[in-house]
Amino acid sequence: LIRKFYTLTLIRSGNKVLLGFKKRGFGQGKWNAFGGKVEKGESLEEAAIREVHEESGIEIVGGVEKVGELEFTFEGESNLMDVHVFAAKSFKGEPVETEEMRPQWFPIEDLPYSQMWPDDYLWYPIILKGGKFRGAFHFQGHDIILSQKLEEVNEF
Ligand SMILES: CN1CCN(c2cc(NC3CC3)nc(N)n2)CC1
Repeated sequence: LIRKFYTLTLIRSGNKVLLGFKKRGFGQGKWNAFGGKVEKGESLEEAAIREVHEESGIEIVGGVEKVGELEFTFEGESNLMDVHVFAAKSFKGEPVETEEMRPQWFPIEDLPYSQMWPDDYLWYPIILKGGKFRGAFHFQGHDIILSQKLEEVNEF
């Protein structure tokens, strides 16, 4: 298995969460938080902040906090996606549509889970209540979870 690192960053303002509709590439057609690959020489936090700005125009000012770690494997495929999940401490600016993403604020009680990755409804609630988690999901294609582990953790 070839481990590749990614970031995913949640931006919350009061009772709303900022998601982006992925217009192309991996996860096209799904609503997701902002993220991408980690480039050589950058830290996970730097990568998270860069991806949020590239995909949404939002500038993270107060840094990001690590809230989760997710490992994804896919039946018959050799890649392991190691996704480091962050929450923005504070941010500035209005989200703008980019080539990658169309941003929209969603009330926490109304997240579009049916149009998000199938794992999301399992771990978003943990973040939204202020918790931290570690999970591993083994997928068949992009829609079916064959097996999963998910635990809350006290610290990273
Ligand atoms: C750069 N991206 C960030 C987001 N990411 C994923 C993956 C995911 N499930 C995995 C079955 C695909 N679930 C969420 N919510 N995000 C993949 C890599």
